[in-house]
Amino acid sequence: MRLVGLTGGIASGKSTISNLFKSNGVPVVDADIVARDVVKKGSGGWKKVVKAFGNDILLENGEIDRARLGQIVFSDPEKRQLLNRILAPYISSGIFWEIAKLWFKGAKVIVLDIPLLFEAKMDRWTAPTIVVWVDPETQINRLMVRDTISEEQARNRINAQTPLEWKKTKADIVINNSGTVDETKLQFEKVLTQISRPLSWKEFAISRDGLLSILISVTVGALALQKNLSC
Ligand SMILES: CC(C)(COP(=O)(O)OP(=O)(O)OC[C@H]1O[C@@H](n2cnc3c(N)ncnc32)[C@H](O)[C@@H]1O)[C@@H](O)C(=O)NCCC(=O)NCCS
Ligand SMILES: Nc1ncnc2c1ncn2[C@@H]1O[C@H](COP(=O)(O)OP(=O)(O)OP(=O)(O)O)[C@@H](O)[C@H]1O
Repeated sequence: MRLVGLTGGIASGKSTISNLFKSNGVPVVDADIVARDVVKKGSGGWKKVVKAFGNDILLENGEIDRARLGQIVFSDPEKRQLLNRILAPYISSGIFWEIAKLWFKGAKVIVLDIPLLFEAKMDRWTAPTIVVWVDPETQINRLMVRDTISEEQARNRINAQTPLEWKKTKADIVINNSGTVDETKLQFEKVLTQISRPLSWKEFAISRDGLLSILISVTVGALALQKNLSC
């Protein structure tokens, strides 16, 4: 099994690339979706977040007001660290179970779309790691338009993240998403070819089919040995 890392900055285009992977049949684990699931009303994550941030961050229906919590944590590093500390174990185990489900289905290549891939040191498990890069001006503009937020709010969110330039230096593959969607798609096609190459022996060994092959070989070998010894 090959775990491909996909990361970048806020609004750099990770979802755009992960949608391209999905439409080409490559399964994607989306950490933002996992992060939403683990704070659903009544869950363990929800209880801890409400305990730490108070009832003010709740909507009338009891769900977390994400816009409100976002305003708090993206303008205060200590509160952001607190939220990260609370949610990190829930998000990691959520990601693990998503990978496990895909492994059982026999997936050979899985893309992990994780905004905090490097920060959480999950890049240890991914090869190659793709960084979706965008130039700073385009990033601010796209973020303001998509989330209908002010320039100041957009800057707060971007400054709350590890610099995209640093992430770029850690990448095996960089997709420059500053141009048109068609220009990005051209780069994506090359990346798709690269990640779809045959699995190495190591990657095959940790896939479901690889593990089954090993188990069958060992069982057949043991039976053959037993038969020879008993003759
Ligand atoms: C603060 C929250 C409530 C804001 O919710 P909102 O719906 O507005 O944004 P959403 O979850 O869609 O995230 C949008 C983007 O913000 C960035 N982002 C989210 N959390 C963080 C964080 N803790 N640090 C830096 N950037 C972050 C990512 O680029 C992400 O793709 C939410 O992002 C959250 O719960 N964050 C903490 C969980 C987390 O670490 N998520 C990232 C998964 S690795
Ligand atoms: N090449 C492009 N040209 C024009 N618009 C784009 C391009 N790529 C992405 N966008 C737009 O920019 C915005 C951000 O892209 P996207 O949602 O894919 O980023 P993201 O990295 O997943 O964001 P987040 O970190 O918030 O989850 C979206 O509104 C998307 O439609």
